[in-house]
This record gives sequence, structure tokens and C-alpha cells, in this order.
Amino acid sequence: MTPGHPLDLSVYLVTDAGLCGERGVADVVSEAVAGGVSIVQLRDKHATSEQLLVQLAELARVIDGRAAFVVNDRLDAVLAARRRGIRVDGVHLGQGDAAVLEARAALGPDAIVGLTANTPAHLAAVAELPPGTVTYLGVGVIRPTPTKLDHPPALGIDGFAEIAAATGLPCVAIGGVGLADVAELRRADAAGVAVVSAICAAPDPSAAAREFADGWAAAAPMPTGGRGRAEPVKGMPGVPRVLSIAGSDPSGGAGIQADLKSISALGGYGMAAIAALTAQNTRGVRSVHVPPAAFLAEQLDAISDDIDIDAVKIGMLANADVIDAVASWLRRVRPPVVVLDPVMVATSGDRLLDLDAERALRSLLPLADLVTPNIAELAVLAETEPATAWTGIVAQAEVVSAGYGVRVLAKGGHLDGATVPDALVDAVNATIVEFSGDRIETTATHGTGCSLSSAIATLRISLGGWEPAVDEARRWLRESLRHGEELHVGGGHGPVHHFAGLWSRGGIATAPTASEVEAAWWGEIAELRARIDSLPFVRGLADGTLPPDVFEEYLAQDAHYLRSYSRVLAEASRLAPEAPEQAFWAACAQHCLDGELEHHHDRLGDPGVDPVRPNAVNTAYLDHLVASAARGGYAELIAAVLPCFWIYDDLGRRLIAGDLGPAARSPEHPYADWLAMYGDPAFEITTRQAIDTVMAVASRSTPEVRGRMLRAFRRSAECELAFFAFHAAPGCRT
Ligand SMILES: Cc1ncc(COP(=O)(O)OP(=O)(O)O)c(N)n1
Ligand SMILES: Cc1ncsc1CCOP(=O)(O)O
Ligand SMILES: [Mg+2]
Repeated sequence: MTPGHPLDLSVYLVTDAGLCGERGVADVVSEAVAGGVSIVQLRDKHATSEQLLVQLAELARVIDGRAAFVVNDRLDAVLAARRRGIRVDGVHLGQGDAAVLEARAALGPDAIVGLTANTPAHLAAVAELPPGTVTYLGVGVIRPTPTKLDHPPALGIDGFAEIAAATGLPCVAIGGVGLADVAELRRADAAGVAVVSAICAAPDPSAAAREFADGWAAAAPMPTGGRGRAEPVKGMPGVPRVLSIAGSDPSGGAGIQADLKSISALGGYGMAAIAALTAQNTRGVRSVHVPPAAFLAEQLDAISDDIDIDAVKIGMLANADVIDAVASWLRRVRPPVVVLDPVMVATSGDRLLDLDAERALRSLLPLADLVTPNIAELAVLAETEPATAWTGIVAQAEVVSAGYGVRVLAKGGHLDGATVPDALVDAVNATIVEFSGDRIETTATHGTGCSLSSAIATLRISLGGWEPAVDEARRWLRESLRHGEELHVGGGHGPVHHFAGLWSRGGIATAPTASEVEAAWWGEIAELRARIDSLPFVRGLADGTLPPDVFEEYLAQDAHYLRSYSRVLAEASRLAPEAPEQAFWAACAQHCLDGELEHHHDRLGDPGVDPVRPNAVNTAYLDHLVASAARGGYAELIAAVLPCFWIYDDLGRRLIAGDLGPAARSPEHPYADWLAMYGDPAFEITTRQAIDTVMAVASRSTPEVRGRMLRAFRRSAECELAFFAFHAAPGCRT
């Protein structure tokens, strides 16, 4: 199993020599892997150790890394094979086989250790194990099967679903599984289907495997983000609907009160299901009342029965029953984004949850996309002592991220020091992104964690990515921290000022409308546009005196630019938080390749061959676009791509209208086809849609994001000027 690459359990072949018949196991396995089997388990209850070793060597050669490879029961055989350099990825153990802890210790952290589990007692035992001990669970039998005569009682697909819903580990369904079960098992949250006879006894194992693989793919849920949930979907364009599931803090600084303020301050629509009532103020918590878990479940169902939820933020959950109710609801509703703030340790250091609740909270982790523990909570999740240095915090975050398959926001705020580091740790994708900022000296820190996690949940929807969401949420929280003491709330640790960024002189500064932003941005580059009009290149284009070889050089550079620009547009499509914008940017990327390169083709020959190396201005422009995507996510990227539409459309229409000289109106003009392309009404429509799309995002973004978008927009306009200026300048043909 390649570290950092998620294990594909979708089509799981368990071998049976008897059922393979004369073809032999090796031939069936080779065919089945070619057909789409993703993991193979050698299961031979009768082979001696030596015989098993021979089979292992042969199957490892046949599989050749095209699928994962494990052995049933025999940890000793895996170890013996590894000593001989035979590639075996792990072992599958039954309840009575070698202990999983022994297997994990012997095979190391990257091996596959599968475990049979069919009952809640089995799951309870698994939950006691250190994170990362078990890779997946084999759950069955679905129905009676003659292949394993001592099989446990049949669960049926519903029984399987209950087991799968009660654990955060991937579950493979096994026992009497046929092709007709695949779709329903996938909908029951199976991580894969394990079969013996359906493939081993098939006349064509490769075709049988392909049918299972196709059936599995066809049953895939909506285009998925992250952990198999649908991409964030919006109702009113641009208003993220965010649900907080947390406790109530009547003093308004933390809990659902802080969540609703944070969600609203960042442009979302906040909802709240109350998991606990507290009597508290800025000096501490006096008492906690926990309504029955069933009532929380009713609140959650009432919301999800009626409202599409874009993101969920989970805060204080006081006991195991409440946690289990949330887990069950999450598995049924599967919100697109789940942020878990694991409230487990009080500021005083007191543990807030009993052991049952702590264990239940661990089972919640794999259902979340991001978990935001403080230092003490991280240590509890990593089952170790609190780190005292930043490197230790990051290391523990990696352990939790890898163990539970969840992103971890490692927070260094409780460390000493002049700066406050945070890190977004994603062991599944092997990325760590660090953020830093000067420490803000204030006593108004109550509810900081709650506010940050609900802000991230909201911004993950509106900005379309985790990194920009964390980056922007941190910027907003720092502004809120800076102004918290102005509220003069309480004598203890007061709350942050959630609306500090929006209040000005006593009134809420309203966000600008899309048309106000459009006018502001177009005005922002008025001087640049005037300079473009006066460039020799543009004057020569207008009156037709531009030397042909200069125009050819410009076209060659433009062809190179457009080839990369189309990739940037495709990235905008990938980052787009909702389908219409995703489709629009994808169409623009396609048009950029088809229409404009075709135009260049008429003059430059095969567009597939890049005739020139990009000059300095071309390279600088493309570097800026790529950096915008990497740094700022969707919002910043679409602001950066806009000038290419807007400036060309404006210039093309004014040229063709004769505004820069009558010559450009003549059909005899030497560059009439170029003018016609950029003066084309269809390009004007596309440009208008691009402007509207960007302005809608800008108008609903926070002032900080809008500022970054404008800077990216202006930088691109400067690049457009430089691009035109480079051509027809002396020496431009070097
Ligand atoms: C993927 C998978 N799930 C369950 C089993 C059954 O294993 P076990 O309980 O050890 O029974 P035997 O296979 O040993 O009879 C499995 N092998 N694979
Ligand atoms: C190995 C094993 N473990 C539980 S059922 C089973 C055999 C499943 O065989 P089939 O896929 O033919 O039902
Ligand atoms: Mg076994």
C-alpha cells in the first residue's frame, strides 16, 4: 500500500483454489486484476507454511503492484514472505486470528491490517484500539454462503449498513455478495464488496471483475468532494447555509451564539441545533444541562428534512449519547462539509468529557472533513501528552490526521511567543500548510475556537477551498480579537468582536453591490487602459501600419499564453463552488483552446507546436495567474483571469467601431480577422458573464477577500499593458 495514497477496497477478491478449478488461482487472479479487482486476499485454509509461501510469491508476481495484496489469517506467512522480498501489503484477521495489535506492530504503520467485525461488541473492541491499528473491517455475511460453511449469522444489507454506520472505519461487505448487491451496498456506505465465488467460479473472471467494477462506479454518489460527499450546493447564490451543532453560551461569547455571529459576519446564513444549555459568563461555567439526545436528533432532522445544508460546524457535545446521535445523523444526511471543534478540555485544563464520550468523539472524526483541536484536545486525540513546542503539535496533528483520515487544523495559539502559528495538516493528501501572525495582546479571547471553526466552515463554501478558508478565517478572527475589548463585556475573558470588520462609526458598513464593485474595479484600471490605447502596438493595429512580423511575434506569444490561460480557466472551473460557475469556466477554457488557437493556427501553423519560447512579460503574467490560484483559491483566481476578457472585449469593440481611428472599420484592414474576433458580439456576451460572475463573488466576499481580488485583478491588467507594450517596442523581436 503506497503511503499517502488511499486504499481502494472497491472490488475485493478473496481466492478459493477449489472454486478456481483447473484454471488455477494465479490465472484467475491475473484475469480478475486486469478486469478491475482492486485488492486480492489469498485465502487458503489448508496450505502448509511452505505451500503458502510459494503461492504468495506467485501471486505477488502476477499482481505486480496492480492491486493491493493481503493474506487471510496468516501473519507469519506475511512476515516470512517479506523476509524473502515478496511484496505482500498486509493481512486480514478474523476475530479468532492473531491479535491486530500484534499484526500492526509487526507490519508497521503503512501495512494493511483488515479485521472481521460483525457485531457491536466487535466494534466496541475496535474502538478501544489506538488510531490507525485497523485499516478496514470485513463485515458479513450479507447472506448465507456455501463458500465458508462456518460463517456467522447473515446480516443482510440493512444489518451491514448498521455496522458500517456505527464505525468510522471503511467496511467491506462479504458473504454471498453478487453483482446485484453492489449498488445497494455502496449506498449503505460500503467501502467495497468482497467476493469469492462470483469471480473465482466465473467462466470469465476478468469480465466478472469488470462488471463489479463498473457496477461500483455506476453507483458512485454525486461528484464528490473530500470524503465521498456531494460538492457544496447552494440555494440563494453565494449564501452558505451553515448549521452549528453546539452548546448555548448565554453570555454570547462562545457556543452557538458565537457560531451564529461568525457565520453571519462572513456572509453565511446561520442555523443552530442546541446540544447543551450552559449557565456561564466571562468568568466561567456554573452548570450544564444536557437535553435528551433524542431531542437533539429531532432538531437535526427538523432542519435537514427541510433545508439543504452546505456546511456543519460541530462544537460542544456533552456525552456519548449526544455524540452518537450526531454521528448517526451525519451518516444519513452526509452534509457536504463538516468541521468538528472537539470541545473536550476546558481552558482550565479540566477534561470535559467522560471516557465513553471521548471514545464516541473519536468515532466522529472520520465523519468530519476538518477537526480543530486546541493543544490539549489534540493530545487527547493523539493519546499522548500535550506538546510543548510547535513541532510537537504538528507531529501530533499528523498522527491524528493519518489515523482518522481527517484534516487537522493544528493551533499554536496557546504556546508562548510573539507569533501564533497554525497549520492545516492533511495526511491523506500529504500536505501541511502553515500560517503565522503576530500575537494579539488581549483578554477578550472567549469563544475564539468556536468562532474560528464556524468561520472556516462558512468560508470553505464561499471560497471553495480549505486553505483560503483557513487563511481568510484567521484574518477575520484576528480583526475580531483586536476589537474585542471595545465591547466591554464582563469582568473575565470577554468575547471577540465578530463584526469588527463590518462596523464603522457606529453603523454596519453594507457590502457593495455587484455593479458598485464593477464600476470601482473598471475605474481602478482607467489609467492603465488609457496607456494601452496610446501604445505603438495598439495605434499600429488601429491604423493598419503595424509591421506584419511584429504582429506575427505577438500572435506567437499570444498562442503560448492562451494555451496556459486555458489551463488556468480549467482550474477556475475545478475550484468553482457551484455547478453553473463550474460549467462556465470550463466552457471558457474549451473556447480558449478551440476558437483562439484556431485563429492563431491560420497564421502560425500547427497550434500543437509552440513556435516560440515565452518572453519575459508572458512568463510574468502566467506566473501571476498560477500564483493567484495557489494562494487565494477561487475568488482570487477569477479576479486575476478577468482582465483578459474585459480589456480585450473593450479594446476590440472600440477598435472595430473606429474609436481609435477609422481604418479599423475597413474590411480591407490587414488585421481585420483579429479585430473581428475580439469585436465579436459572442465574445462580448462571454465577457459580460465573466464580469457578472466575478462581481457576484466579490460583492458577497469579506472586505479582506475583496481587497485581495482587486489586487489580483489590477496586477493582471498591468500584465496586459506590459504584454501589448512589449510588442512594437524597440528590440521586441529578440
Ligand atoms: C474481507 C474479508 N472479510 C471477512 C473475512 C472473513 O475472515 P475470517 O473471519 O478470518 O474468516 P476466514 O476467512 O478466516 O474463514 C475475510 N476473509 N475477508
Ligand atoms: C471468506 C468469507 N468470509 C465471510 S463469507 C466468506 C466467503 C464468501 O464467499 P462468497 O463471496 O462466495 O459468498
Ligand atoms: Mg480468519
